[in-house]
Amino acid sequence: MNYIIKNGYILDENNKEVFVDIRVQDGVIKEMGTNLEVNGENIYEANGCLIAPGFIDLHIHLREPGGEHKETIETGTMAAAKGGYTTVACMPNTKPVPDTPEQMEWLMNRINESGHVKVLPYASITIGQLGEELTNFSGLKEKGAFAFTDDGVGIQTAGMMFEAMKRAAAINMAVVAHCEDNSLIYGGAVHEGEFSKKYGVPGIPSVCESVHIARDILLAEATGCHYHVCHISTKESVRVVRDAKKAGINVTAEVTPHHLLLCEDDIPGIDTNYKMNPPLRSKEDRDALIEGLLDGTIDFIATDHAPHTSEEKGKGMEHAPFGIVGLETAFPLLYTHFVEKGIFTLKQLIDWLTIAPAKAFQLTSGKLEVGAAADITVINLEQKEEINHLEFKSKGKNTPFSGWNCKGWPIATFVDGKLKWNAGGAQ
Ligand SMILES: NC(=O)N[C@@H](CC(=O)O)C(=O)O
Ligand SMILES: [Zn+2]
Ligand SMILES: [Zn+2]
Repeated sequence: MNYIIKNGYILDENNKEVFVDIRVQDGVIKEMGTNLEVNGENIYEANGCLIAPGFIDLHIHLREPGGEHKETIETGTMAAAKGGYTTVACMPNTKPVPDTPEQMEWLMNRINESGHVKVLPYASITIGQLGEELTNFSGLKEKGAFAFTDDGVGIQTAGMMFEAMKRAAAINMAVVAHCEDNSLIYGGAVHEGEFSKKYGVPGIPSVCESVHIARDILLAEATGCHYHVCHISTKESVRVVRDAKKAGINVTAEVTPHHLLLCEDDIPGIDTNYKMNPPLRSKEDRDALIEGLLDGTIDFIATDHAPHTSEEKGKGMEHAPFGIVGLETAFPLLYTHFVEKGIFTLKQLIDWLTIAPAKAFQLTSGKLEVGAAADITVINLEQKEEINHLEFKSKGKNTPFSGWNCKGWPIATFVDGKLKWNAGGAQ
């Protein structure tokens, strides 16, 4: 089906509104201009809303195979479409892990069968994410692996990471790292700081993350590998990434909406919707993340959408799994708390959700231009709504943001020119 998206505006390089119609034909953007003539296309009436490139989230958990009670490719990508995302990259901490070309082929087939948006699957760095034996990198790449990561656990030895980076660099693939040194976790469930002291919950110190990043940056320098830091959370981590970039090392980093929005002071008490890995850290850490994003040390925003059932999350602060969902709340939360307050411009926020992740990983998506795939998100910046976890398309309802009032909601999402989410209204 072909569309003309009418009466919406895009943002130009200077954060200025430019009203354009967009002609979408055979999955690509065919024409952009004013008052486009309708030649039998369906009209999508954008009613003065913002038209942005489809969002890209390079860190989500879809749980399939093996965790279908938490999420499936179908439900997770529906949540993505609702949140304005047209491309997501799914983590390999599933059962089984995509650690062989056969498993990757199976996963690709499932994605093609049931994904509502584009899904880029990560392959694991080590067999079973056990940290003992490297996977077949070139075989996995051949079957469609997007990059390599053992997200959920850190790579414990420098030797394993060194070998992984050498192999990845040789085939021009990235190593994407969950940075956590097991000898520094101390059974922690939250950040080691004010909250852990007050409530007597075991804490994870900042060095648990930052020592891995420092180590890996030196390994990236030695191998030339593209090294990407997942969910960066501490001020020391930001500093070492900043220094590495200055030194010309090929490192990129992502930050989650929750680490930008919350710190340990915001945890209201024993509530597992505030338990995630890495944990919410101190206010100074949070400020350093915002500064790092603004000065380019941190490249883009990724949600780390990590669905769990309420039963699992009901096991108490020490035993509940780490993680919160994020796909359906990222844009309204960031728009309301950073753009409306003048901390980020709208252009910056959109870029960190689109062109910036695309650039970091050499994807062709992330921009609106003639000839590009018609991955498009329409956003009503005036719409005000309370976040209600019960309305999520995701199976995961685990969020600390339920009840928050937000402005700026994605209302339609086109993937390759197909309308995959439509909040209703004129069309
Ligand atoms: N972030 C989390 O708290 N949890 C993730 C794992 C991960 O991203 O490390 C999960 O798989 O649940
Ligand atoms: Zn992780
Ligand atoms: Zn993750």
